[in-house]
This record gives sequence, structure tokens and C-alpha cells, in this order.
Amino acid sequence: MNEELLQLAQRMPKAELHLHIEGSLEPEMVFRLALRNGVRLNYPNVNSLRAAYAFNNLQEFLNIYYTGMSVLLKEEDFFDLTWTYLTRVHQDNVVHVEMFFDSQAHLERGIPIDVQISGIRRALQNGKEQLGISSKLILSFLRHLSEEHAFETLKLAKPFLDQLDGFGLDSTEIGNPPEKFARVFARCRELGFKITAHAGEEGPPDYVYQALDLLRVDRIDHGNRSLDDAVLVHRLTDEGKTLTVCPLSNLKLCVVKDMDQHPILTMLKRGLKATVNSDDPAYFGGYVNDNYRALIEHLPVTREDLYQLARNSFEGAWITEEEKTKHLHELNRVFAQTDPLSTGGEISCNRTGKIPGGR
Ligand code: HPA
Ligand SMILES: [Zn+2]
Repeated sequence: MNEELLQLAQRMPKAELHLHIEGSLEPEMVFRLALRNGVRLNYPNVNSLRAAYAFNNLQEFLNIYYTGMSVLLKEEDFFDLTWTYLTRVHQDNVVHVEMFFDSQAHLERGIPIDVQISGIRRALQNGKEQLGISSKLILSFLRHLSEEHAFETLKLAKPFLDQLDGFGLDSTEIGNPPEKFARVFARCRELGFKITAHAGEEGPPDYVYQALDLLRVDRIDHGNRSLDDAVLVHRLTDEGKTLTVCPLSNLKLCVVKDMDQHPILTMLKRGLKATVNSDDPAYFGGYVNDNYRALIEHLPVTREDLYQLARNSFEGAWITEEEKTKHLHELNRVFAQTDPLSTGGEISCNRTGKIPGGR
């Protein structure tokens, strides 16, 4: 195992673009919030809850995930959840995050949308002021519910649209293709929002085509199954679409059999703009740097691959060109500083994609 690469992965600045904030709810916090809110849990203790985190597929995970979030009732619960995540990933040198929240799951439990958004937003504001982490907030529609339900949610979100940055699509993929939501995403686009959708996690390449053609997404979440279709890979590379890949999630949900079979390096070789993300870190065994570590431990990851992955995270973020340039400058600085062949020369702000140090 390469200690130097592990340190570099830890140290390099990065953006996380695929994070369900409810998926950062650690078992300890589930129990703390249950006590605070008087919620009865079906598990006697933290260890028994953690022991239940063994999944054969996406649906088995989702069943526990929706149960876990039942302790989130008040504005301060959403604040604590989000603030805890931000302080945790600050240690991983995450400098920008674009997070999902599953508004409909909370609405179904009777939690008003303003409670959800204001708790999350207050923590994001603190994250900017106290940790220097910038952020975007994405309301993700649940695809196992109807398009009508999504439209109703959009209506409820209307007074808070200035606090949202985009819309996503998650939950049970197979049997709930993107086409089911074509009209509601057309409306979101008309309103000027960015769009992303989970596609090709378990579902076929056709769902990725639908996300591109019918939802007109700005990026694809997961997208693993795109590799089954060479024409689709060309299309994604031609259009420069970012894929928000989640290695530990893929392992835990049996999307890949072993980490040494993870396709992320193949994605990079084929020119796909893959990024590394944690998805639901409390459930899948780690935060973003744990995902980098798993890749380094199991695949022949190079320094150039790390650079490309971090670079892709900024290129795929919904931030301004100036912000991208600033982040890439810092990324280049870290790589130049840690280049074993470098004599420590001038660091240019390169936007060419070439790794500083020149190898
Ligand atoms: O990985 C995921 N896939 C689909 N829906 C989800 N909701 C939380 N995590 C996920
Ligand atoms: Zn996800």
C-alpha cells in the first residue's frame, strides 16, 4: 500500500458532489436524537443498529435508511446532522459540498419543509463562515413516489426556492425510470435550477439515456452501468458529463463484488469525468477520504489519477469559473508541493488538466 498516495488523498482539497445528508446520520446520533425527541427505536443499542447495516441491494439499504431518519423532527435536528457532517469532512479537506436532502421522506412523517431547509441551511451558513466550506443544496425527489407527489413537493418548496440550488432523483431505481419524472424536471429547469439524477446504479444504461434525453441532467449520480454501453460512454465523454461515483456504497450495495473490481480507473481511462463521493457515509463504512483510501488499497491508483479525480470534483461542481480557478490553484499547489521530483519551482494556475510537476 502506498503511504504517500494515502497522504496525498487526505491532504488534497476536494469537493463532495454526492452526499445524502440523512445518510450521514451515525448510529450514535440516531440514539442521541431518539432520546432527545422521545422516539422509540426498534434496536436496543448502537451496536445492534450498526449490525443491521448489511445489505444485499439498494432496497435493503433504503428500508433501514428511511427508518433511521425517523429521529429527525426539529429544526435543530437537521442543524446538528448537517453541522456534524461538515465538521467531519473538514478533516478530510473537503472545501465544497453539494448535498441532497430527501424532503418527501420528512414530509411524509409530518415535518414541514421550512423546518428541514432552515436547519440544513443554518448549518451550511456556519460551514461557510467557520470552516470555509462552500455548499449547494439539492432537493432530491423520491422516485418510488409519483410524479404528482414530486409536483406537490415543488409547490411546497416555492417560498424557499432561493435556498435551493438544484433538484435530484433518488431512491428505488429499478421500475422507476427517469421518464416517470420528465415533466417535473422540465418545470425545475424552467425555474432555472440545475438537475442531476441517480442513474445506472442498479438500473440499465437506458435509464442513463433517459436522464440525459428526458431530464436533461447536468450530471449523473453513480452511472456505473454506463460502461455496459460503448456508445453511451462516448456520449458522456463528448458532453463532458460528470459522474458522481461512490465506491464504498457500490461495495456495500453489491453494485461491485469486490473493491479490486471497482470500475473507477476504467472510467477515467475512457475519458469519463468520474469523481469520488461517500453517498451515505454512516451506512457504507466511511466518508470521502475513506473512499479514496479503499481505492488506493485495492486498485493501482496513481498520483495522476488522484489529481484527475479531485480536479473532476471541482470541474463538475455547480460553482462559478472564478471559484473553480481558485480551487484548482490550491489543488495544483498541493500537488506541486508534494511532487517527489520537483525542485519547488513556480506554481502556475493551470486549467489544462495536466498534473503540476509535469510527469
Ligand atoms: O445510493 C442511493 N441510491 C438511491 N437512493 C438513495 N438514497 C440514499 N442513498 C441512495
Ligand atoms: Zn446516492
